[in-house]
Amino acid sequence: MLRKFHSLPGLLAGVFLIVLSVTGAVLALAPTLDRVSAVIPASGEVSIAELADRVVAHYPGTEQIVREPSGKVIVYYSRDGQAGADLVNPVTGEGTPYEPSAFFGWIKDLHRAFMLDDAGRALAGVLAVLMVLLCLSGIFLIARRTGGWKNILRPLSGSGGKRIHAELARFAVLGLLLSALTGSYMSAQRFGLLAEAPDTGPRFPAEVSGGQPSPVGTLKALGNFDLGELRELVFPYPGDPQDAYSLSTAGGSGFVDQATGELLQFEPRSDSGVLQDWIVRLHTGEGLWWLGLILGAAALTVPALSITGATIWWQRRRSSGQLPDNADAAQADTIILVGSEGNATWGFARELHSSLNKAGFRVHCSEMNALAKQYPQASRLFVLTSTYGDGDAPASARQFMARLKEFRAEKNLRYTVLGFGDRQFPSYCQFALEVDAVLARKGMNRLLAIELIDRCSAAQFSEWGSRVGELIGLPLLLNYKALHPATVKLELVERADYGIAVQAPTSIFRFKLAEQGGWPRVFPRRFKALPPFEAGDLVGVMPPDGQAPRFYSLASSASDGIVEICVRKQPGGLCSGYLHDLKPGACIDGFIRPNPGFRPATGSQPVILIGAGAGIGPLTGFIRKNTRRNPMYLYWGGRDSSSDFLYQPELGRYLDDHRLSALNTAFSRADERTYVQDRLKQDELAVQQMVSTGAQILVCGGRDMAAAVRQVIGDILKPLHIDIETLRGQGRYLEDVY
Ligand SMILES: Cc1cc2nc3c(=O)[nH]c(=O)nc-3n(C[C@H](O)[C@H](O)[C@H](O)COP(=O)(O)O)c2cc1C
Repeated sequence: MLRKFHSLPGLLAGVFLIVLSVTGAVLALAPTLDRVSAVIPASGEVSIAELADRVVAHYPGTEQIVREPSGKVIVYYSRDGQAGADLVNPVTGEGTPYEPSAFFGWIKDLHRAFMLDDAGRALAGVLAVLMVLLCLSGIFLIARRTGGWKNILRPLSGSGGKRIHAELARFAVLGLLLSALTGSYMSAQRFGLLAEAPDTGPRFPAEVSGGQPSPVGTLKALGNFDLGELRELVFPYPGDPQDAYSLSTAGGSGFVDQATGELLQFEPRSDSGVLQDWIVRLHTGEGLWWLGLILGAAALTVPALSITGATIWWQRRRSSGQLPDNADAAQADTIILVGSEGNATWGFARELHSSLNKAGFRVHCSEMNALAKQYPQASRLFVLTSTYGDGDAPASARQFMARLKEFRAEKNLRYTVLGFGDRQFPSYCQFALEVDAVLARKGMNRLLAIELIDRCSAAQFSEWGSRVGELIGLPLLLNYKALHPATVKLELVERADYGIAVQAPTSIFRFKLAEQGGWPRVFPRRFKALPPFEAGDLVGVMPPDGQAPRFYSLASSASDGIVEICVRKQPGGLCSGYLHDLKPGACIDGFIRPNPGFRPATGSQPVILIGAGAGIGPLTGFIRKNTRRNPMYLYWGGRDSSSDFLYQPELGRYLDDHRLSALNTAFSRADERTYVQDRLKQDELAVQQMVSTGAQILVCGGRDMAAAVRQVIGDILKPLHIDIETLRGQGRYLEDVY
């Protein structure tokens, strides 16, 4: 909901917001340019009387002197019956012709009203309010993403457009909020929704001395005010002894007797007037050039925020498949909730949704994170979810358990859970099992007992559909067709083999894109064979027998020009065996699957990389990319340094050039027999110190190693009163476990 609340106004207003922000950024430069060109005497150096004296000496026909918030002094005068305006040097009284910038004037019109008068002004006002909503919902989204308000400045995880969007938003949000709030206020005043400060000022004095006018430089009241306080000084009508000087200063306004120099009827500025002045200054940066620059920099992020925001929205819409005829949650009689990380489960959900729709049900389908507080019309709830990590919730279901606390199930709502997983994982469909149990504990009744689908089996899914069909009283034919992303041919160019002597055959495979035939060859740019990828993303490898793809973590990124993976040959492993039999020149079919949840954070906080065996692949990829030399520490465990010390020469080079700050290895078949968790224990104090300064921990490797590391890190963190779950919530404990 919060996300929708954030993305809808953004999408609607994107283009106008870009115009508003770019023009705002240009206007924000004006106070600085004015400040640079203005001559500003030190406080106490020139009084208003002295200024007026100098100005009158050069401009005998002076009618008005105005001091702008930037410090610029302008004199309005008449000479030989002609009106003129000059910019004045307050120290000498000399002036140069004053011509307001036509360019800034044009930009101001565009900014205030899109060149459309009142309709444009109203639109600008609405946009300012939308911007306030975007900023507020954005702040909440960032807090949610970083694991709470107190972590809001912590490094962000993730990559690509999402990361850029969140980082830029965090940098700019306060500036944007200030501009939007003050802009909304000014607009509301303009359209009479808020009262404007009355612009009356004091009445003209009932009595003036009417004596012989004294030279302006000798008038006592004007001598008492510093030039810095001046807003405007209007001269008396020449030859009229009953007229007086009208003076407006930062503190108020009044009149000055032109003969006695006495201050008459002075009224301090009202509170509403002071507030209005501040609103204008905070919006424009007038008189606060440094604020203008901050607001301008914040405004410049809006085009990038709009583009990345639209891209995120589009990707989310595409990945959740935007189901046609998706009923409203409040009207639906059937609800399908989907937990998915890699989108495979969405394919099954779509098939179920379309079959039930065809059968005449009103079906609402959404991600599990979007669980509503209640479904008033629904009598069936289907939960389809995969399991990720080591028995964990997939991305689109991570907030499900928390949201479930607020969920009120109607009495007649019956549910069934369908788990998607892979039997090779010991925590097979663990998350689905947990969801099933927790729904039962909430007192809900099952429509059908939980069932588990192994490796996206279409046959199992179809059988489950028949059973559901029997229960709801109509034949439900679920015909799921797997949609694998288009694969490309990857040619093995190099392999380095390790670990054979210690019964842990592990190889580093480097592939390049094989020569493409057909259209890709003619239009290589249009047919970009592989999407951009980073170390830590996954490459899906199609085994030769047409079975479901197997996924391996990438050790390289697209800019390396190769697809590099590190694979241990599993006893009886179909795909790992296939890869280990490959010789240079052989080709495989593969595709990239992004894995943005496993990336080192940007920023200068330390990164602790922990892995064992082939898990070193993506960790080495992260170090290879650490060209900014942020502190990175690697703890890695193998069997024997003489046989399976993967990436040894490369890691040595990274130590020398400081991409890697320290390397701690542990070998389980060496004389000392140590494991990576032992090394962590030995470095307890250093780990505590790094975590307390904001370090992020990334673990990659087998489940047993990851469990042992979790145990040890949990113990190490106890004195800091931080647990792993808290770090996870902050994106500071990431695992890629297989
Ligand atoms: C990194 C990774 C971790 C996984 N962990 C588990 C697991 O712990 N238990 C399980 O049953 N399946 C696990 N799986 C298998 C997925 O649940 C399975 O492939 C599922 O069909 C993915 O569906 P999705 O693409 O909708 O997320 C894992 C898959 C990957 C790539």
